[in-house]
Amino acid sequence: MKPLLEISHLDKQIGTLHLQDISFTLEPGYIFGLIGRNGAGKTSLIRTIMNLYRKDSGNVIVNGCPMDTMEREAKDQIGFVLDEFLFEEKLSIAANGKLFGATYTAYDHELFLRFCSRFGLNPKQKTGKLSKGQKARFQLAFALSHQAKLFIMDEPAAGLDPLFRRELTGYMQELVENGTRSILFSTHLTSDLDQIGDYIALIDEGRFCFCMDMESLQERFVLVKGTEQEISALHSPHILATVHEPYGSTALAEYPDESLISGLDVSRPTLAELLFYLQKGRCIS
Ligand SMILES: Nc1ncnc2c1ncn2[C@@H]1O[C@H](COP(=O)(O)OP(=O)(O)OP(=O)(O)O)[C@@H](O)[C@H]1O
Repeated sequence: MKPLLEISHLDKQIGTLHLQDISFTLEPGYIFGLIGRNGAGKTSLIRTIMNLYRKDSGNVIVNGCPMDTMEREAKDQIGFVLDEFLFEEKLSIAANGKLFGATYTAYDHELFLRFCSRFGLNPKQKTGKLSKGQKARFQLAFALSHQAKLFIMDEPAAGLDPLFRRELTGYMQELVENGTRSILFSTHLTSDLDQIGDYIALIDEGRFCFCMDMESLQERFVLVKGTEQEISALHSPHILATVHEPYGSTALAEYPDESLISGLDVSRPTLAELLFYLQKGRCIS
């Protein structure tokens, strides 16, 4: 099956940030999560993929359409929810739908209004007066109204109340369910990603530390718990970090040999734990 997104050797210098040699592909039917600390380059990468920042080198291809030579066709297939509000704040929700909808081949205004109603939005309200969460809902309604194949979302759940946040993860799963659409999204909410992510990339200082499917990630890293003595005795290049706390010690190990960890308490880290221990081990800044 043709990938919905193909990124190869993407490079971009933005101020002091250098997005460096970013490559990945996203097939239809999957959710790809992008994580990383504040300032790691998530928003910059998303903006570069969408050609809001012009890349220095590399390629972005959306459902077979190269961003360089078929930008309109490529953007036609992208539904976005961004941190920065790109719509006309002086106009109403409905007027924004019509205005920006005209730039998409398959925009359906009736469908947009139905989504607005489903998300509790009044189409007559000016977008400039919307709260952060309402702006996210508006963008989502619009993204869902022009038959986009690839959904790109920059921290879509930031500023959303817990109820709608839960609904949002439900919509995201619904979107990819029939195997024809995909989602690339950035988030700090690793628990959401633990639940719905199929692929995950960790970005740090503009580079991918890893980019892999969730299953491989779970095979790659383990947490090993024991007494301070037991954990201190683990000398191996497979040990990425050790943390000693009053109530016990923990090591993060990568592809550990069975012999190294036998007899110890071994578990799979959550994403939050993985980030914590990678940082402790100075694998990420
Ligand atoms: N327009 C710009 N001009 C100059 N530097 C920029 C610009 N945009 C981004 N940067 C640089 O890129 C860095 C990364 O910013 P970016 O917004 O991509 O991070 P992020 O991972 O999305 O962070 P956060 O989680 O806080 O949203 C910034 O710290 C800044 O140095």
